[in-house]
Amino acid sequence: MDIQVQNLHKSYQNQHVLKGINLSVKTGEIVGLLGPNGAGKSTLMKILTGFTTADEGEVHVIDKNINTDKLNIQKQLGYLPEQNPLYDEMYVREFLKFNANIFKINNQRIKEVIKLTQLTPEANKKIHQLSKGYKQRVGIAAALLHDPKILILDEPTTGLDPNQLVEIRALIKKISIDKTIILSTHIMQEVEAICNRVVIIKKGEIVKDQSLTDLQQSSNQQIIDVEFNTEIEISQLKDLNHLIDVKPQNKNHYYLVFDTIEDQRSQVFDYAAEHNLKILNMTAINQSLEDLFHELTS
Ligand SMILES: Nc1ncnc2c1ncn2[C@@H]1O[C@H](COP(=O)(O)OP(=O)(O)OP(=O)(O)O)[C@@H](O)[C@H]1O
Repeated sequence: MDIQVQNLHKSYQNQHVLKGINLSVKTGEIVGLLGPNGAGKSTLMKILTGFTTADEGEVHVIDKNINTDKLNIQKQLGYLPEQNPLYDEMYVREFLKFNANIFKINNQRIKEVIKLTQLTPEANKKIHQLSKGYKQRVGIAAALLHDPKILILDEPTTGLDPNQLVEIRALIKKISIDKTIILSTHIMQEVEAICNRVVIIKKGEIVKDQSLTDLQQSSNQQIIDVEFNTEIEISQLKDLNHLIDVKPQNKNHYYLVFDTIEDQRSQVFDYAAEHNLKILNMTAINQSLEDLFHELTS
């Protein structure tokens, strides 16, 4: 296990920000930490990276305790904080060299990282001359210099235009091949584009922790809200394709839940005709990952 968090609590003054977080991240996982503003994502990331301490609970990164082995952990961990801390007056290459000195990294590695993050055309510019997307690349490059096993990226795409967003997502995907990554975001599409696991955090608590595939399967549902002219036997509905649940609302009124987002109304219509039922009302409701996120966090 690369990251193991047990019963983590953190308060700022009298605000209880993290309320008993438990999280285990395996090698190679790309975890999307998703939550609305103020949910506690950055605080959790700062604790994982040793930039702040928890009040209660345990954090182990690559089997080392963050409280007693912070420096060794930081050698294997790259961190892009939410406020990407760049020195505007430095040249890109100069800034990366400055960071490389901390870990005694040679020039060859700096060149490799500049190439990997596609910074070559901008490497001789001052940081303040760069676009937001390129500044983000510099932050990611700095986090990658010492070739860490784990990357913690706090909102790496916030504030980027749609093209930069696509480029940074592609870059994260590319560097994720041999890394364990936790990235935070407010955007479900971001998680769908990059991650293989979703952890949703709300008011300092984890309200969902699932693989992306499982979550997509469970959320890609269609609910047919149907009212017949008479009460029916629920067992009669068993032949409907893709039907996974029936939720009676009242006597003649049912929610039929299908594990697909293909429109199922014609199937229900045919079923009604075959069984001499009349449909008084029918509406299809699709549930997406986005809906699920709203449901869980609002
Ligand atoms: N240093 C601090 N001192 C006091 N309160 C803080 C501090 N850092 C964070 N908080 C508060 O803790 C709560 C959680 O903040 P945090 O930045 O962890 O949330 P977040 O999920 O990352 O939010 P966002 O998506 O807006 O960045 C917020 O209410 C915030 O105001």
